[in-house]
Amino acid sequence: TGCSRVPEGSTLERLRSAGTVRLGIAGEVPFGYIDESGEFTGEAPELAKVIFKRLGIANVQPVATEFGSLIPGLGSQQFDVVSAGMYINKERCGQVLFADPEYQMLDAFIVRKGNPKNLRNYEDVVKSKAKFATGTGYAEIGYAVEAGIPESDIVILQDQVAGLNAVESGRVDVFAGTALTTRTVVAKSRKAEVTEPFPPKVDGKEKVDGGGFAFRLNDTELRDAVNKELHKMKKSGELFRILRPFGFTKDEMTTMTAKELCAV
Ligand SMILES: CC1=N[C@H](C(=O)O)[C@@H](O)CN1
Repeated sequence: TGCSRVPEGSTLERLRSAGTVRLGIAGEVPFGYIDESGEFTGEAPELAKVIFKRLGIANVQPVATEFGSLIPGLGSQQFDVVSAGMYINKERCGQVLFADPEYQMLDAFIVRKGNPKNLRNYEDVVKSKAKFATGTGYAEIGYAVEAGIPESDIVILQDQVAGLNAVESGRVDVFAGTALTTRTVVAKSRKAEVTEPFPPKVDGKEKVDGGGFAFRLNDTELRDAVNKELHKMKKSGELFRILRPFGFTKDEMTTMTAKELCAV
């Protein structure tokens, strides 16, 4: 018919015969990034390297994009898996299929040294009318809106590095992200600090987030295969051994499931 042919077989079969899986990452240390030596790493890529090898796919290939383009990029076949530690939530579960979470996490704010506006959670931002920023496509946009920050007042930045710069320069008062991302990026800053981690509120209730790999909605076979390997690694302690060098603590390991997290 002249139409380009859809490759036959499941995604898992296709990846096995290609020997390569493409991973979508967002340049977020320590979740998924290219390091100073050009090496593709991060908690999710390192975990993916082990899991996909066990599934018979020897090579992983990074595809870097903005966090907000991960779900669209997955949908448009730019990569096969989102490998960025993406938080699992109700809205996203309508768009992608998540593996069970590999970690759990609270949020934190980047603020100027001394936290001059005393911002410790989203409610404080509302009360003080502080200038609030977060990253493109971040779940934190939803948390801010739920707390009462008008969406049109939210400054959307490319990533955590832009966030740190904006706080340091005084362009914004606060940048919200995962507790791990914010403490990692602030580590080298003399002008900014990070707040105590806190749980965001969803429908008025505190939520502990969990993040994991995301697949296209019809890639159930692939997702199930990844889950099976992940569960073995949780049980044996191998998962924590892979994540620990990236700054994860034992408390950030989780028994939550994607199913539970998709409900909120
Ligand atoms: C790992 C990560 N999680 C959050 C999210 O899933 O929206 C954002 O903070 C961006 N980075």
